[in-house]
Amino acid sequence: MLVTLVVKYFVQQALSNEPMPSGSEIFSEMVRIIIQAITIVVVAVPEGLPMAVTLALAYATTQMLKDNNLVRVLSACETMGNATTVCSDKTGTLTQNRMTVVEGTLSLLTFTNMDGAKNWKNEVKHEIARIVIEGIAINSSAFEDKDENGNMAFVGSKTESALLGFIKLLGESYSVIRSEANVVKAYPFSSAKKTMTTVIETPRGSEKYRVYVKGASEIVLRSCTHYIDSNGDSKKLKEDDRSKFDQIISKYADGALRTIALSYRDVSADDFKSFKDDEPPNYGLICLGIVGIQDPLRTGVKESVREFTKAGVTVRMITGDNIQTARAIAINAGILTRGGLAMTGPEFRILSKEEQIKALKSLQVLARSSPTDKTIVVRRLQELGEVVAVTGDGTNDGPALKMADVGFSMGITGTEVAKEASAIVLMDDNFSSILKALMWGRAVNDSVRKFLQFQLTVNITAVTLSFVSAVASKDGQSILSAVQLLWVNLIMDTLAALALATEPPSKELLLRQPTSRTAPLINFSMWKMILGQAIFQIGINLALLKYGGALFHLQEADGSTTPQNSTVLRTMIFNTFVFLQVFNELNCRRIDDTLNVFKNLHHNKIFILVQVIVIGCQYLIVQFGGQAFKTTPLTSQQWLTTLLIGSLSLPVGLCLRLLPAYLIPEAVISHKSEERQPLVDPTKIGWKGAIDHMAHQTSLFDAIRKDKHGHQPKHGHQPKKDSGEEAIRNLWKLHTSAPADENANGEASR
Ligand SMILES: Nc1ncnc2c1ncn2[C@@H]1O[C@H](COP(=O)(O)OP(=O)(O)OP(=O)(O)O)[C@@H](O)[C@H]1O
Ligand SMILES: [Ca+2]
Repeated sequence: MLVTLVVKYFVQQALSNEPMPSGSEIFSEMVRIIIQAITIVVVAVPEGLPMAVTLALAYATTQMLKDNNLVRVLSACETMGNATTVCSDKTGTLTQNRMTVVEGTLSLLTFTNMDGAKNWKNEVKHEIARIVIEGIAINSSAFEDKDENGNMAFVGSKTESALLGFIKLLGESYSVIRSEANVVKAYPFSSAKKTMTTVIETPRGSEKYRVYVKGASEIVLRSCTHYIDSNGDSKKLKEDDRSKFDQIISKYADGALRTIALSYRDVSADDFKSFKDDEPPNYGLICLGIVGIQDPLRTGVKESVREFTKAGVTVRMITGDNIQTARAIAINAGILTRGGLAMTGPEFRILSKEEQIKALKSLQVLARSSPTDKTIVVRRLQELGEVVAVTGDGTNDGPALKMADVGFSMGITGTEVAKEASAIVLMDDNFSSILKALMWGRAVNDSVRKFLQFQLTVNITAVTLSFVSAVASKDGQSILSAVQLLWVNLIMDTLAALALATEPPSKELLLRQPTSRTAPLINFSMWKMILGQAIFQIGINLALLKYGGALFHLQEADGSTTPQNSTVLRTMIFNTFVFLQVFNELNCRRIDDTLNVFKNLHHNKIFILVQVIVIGCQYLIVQFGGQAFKTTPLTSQQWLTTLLIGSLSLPVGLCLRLLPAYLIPEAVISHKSEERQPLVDPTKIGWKGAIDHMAHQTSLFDAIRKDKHGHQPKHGHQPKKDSGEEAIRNLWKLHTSAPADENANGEASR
């Protein structure tokens, strides 16, 4: 533009009949042209964008705090807006983490309430009752303490608190038992091993030491070789006894109870010496029984899961708990649906990468997962292009929370590790607050796009208009003066950012699908609005420039104008331009093609305030701007005229919204949908999932059969064998060989 204007100036001078202007005249003319060019550059550069992003984020984070979301990482809420999947742990996030023992089968005697448990204590051999109670009291790290209200409450692991509560109701004091015992070795509970082991000295016992093991029922049971029967006698654990225990576990787990197996073993001093420090001596154990612990769902979880589904976000449960327990709770929460896949961490872990990715598509529950499994799931999902939010409360969730795109931790019951690793802390521990974060995230993304749409329209219009009018006019003067352009720049950068980035979110945001990771920042309907509005605005301003004089009676009969009238016309065009922006800002409140741009306007006080300020300033500039702004006061009729022309922006916006996509060729604006393609078509998941599940089961069965008969699967027949089938074979080994090995060990130690 600079070059064009300079060339034009000299050509004009050369062609004119007047004498060449003096050097200083040329100089001041050049300065004017340069200033004009610089102003246009200032207008053209969208420097307001980073500010709009920061402002939107800052506004969102302060507002989110009111929704009990403490944002630790600012960018997290923007990321959350694109979240496509939420991986949640179960205990403490979906459930209340308020655990109570409600059922149990100890020494093969079943109880279904506390009275039943008391009866059991009275009926069973005294010695067995002692072992059970001592084991619970000693093999535990929870303790009783005063809570903030001064009431006695258990502190520490909730599972252990439930067990301590159980023996308390049986009339036992854990602290007395603990103080009398002499603990010689302790293997604390680990999320990876899912057991806890404590060894005590028993000077009066037949052997010198006793090992107590409690933990995930099927894992502890695998380490058991004996069990205590209803007479209180130790019996060898045969296959059919094992399946009896499996049935008990299944029964509790299907009722959404967490199952814990209690076991023990007496060992000699020699055996004790061979115990390693990092490997609990969990073999040859005697199973005392299984207890079922209830942990109710948090209120509102079910509704939130449903809302997430509506918003196109898949909720997956990745828990350390038993698969049946997890499945039962997932069904209650609406996470596990027909055809969805539920598998365990060990099963998942040994799959090849491709198979993991395949499984993930319909995976809804991953049970018995280790902290590493949680991270693998997150990584694989990310590899699939998903934006993953992870929620967790425990130390075992730390690595996954860190790896996630957005990590949520529980503010009240969460551990420090989880909070440190998370980007957002849920102050009220409420799963549904995550939904609010999703809503805010989407609002932030929308705000930035709204701002961008508005700003680009002004950019294109102002720059084109200045350039065309400057080149076309006799004296090389742009229709909008430099100072006017700077005011326009202020409206569109700072004030528009304030107005458009502070739009409070509405529930509607949760009714659409997430946008894909690769979606362009400016989508089809935004381009349509930007280009449409810009063409309209440029057209109307140029038309005013050309015909305005005649139209508003601002020129003489011969077509010439007085300097005063020409300033009036310029001021009117400037005013029209600003009002076009004011009304277009309303248009930009909606970046989808919905028609009502006024919806919820009254909710956004800042938007209204900004508009009032802009109109007020515009009034002052026009009426009193005078020399600086190169304006002149307008009559009320002229005001009304310019305002009406400005308001045309609204109907034009409406028409653009109604303009169907097929009328605009792909070459002009790409029609590419920005909606994320879901991993699986939800309409297909029902059948496909079920078929996959069957295929999985059959291959498992097949592998087991071959393994039992000592067959080596033929390599030529199954090219995929080494990844899939071998994995399954390994899995089988994992299930079968462990007890066999330990059997031998157990026998040896006896
Ligand atoms: N203190 C404990 N002692 C022994 N076993 C335990 C203890 N706490 C939990 N378990 C067993 O370990 C399993 C799960 O442990 P883990 O810590 O991995 O998951 P979680 O945090 O309880 O569940 P989630 O991952 O859903 O939050 C439980 O199902 C239970 O069987
Ligand atoms: Ca947890």
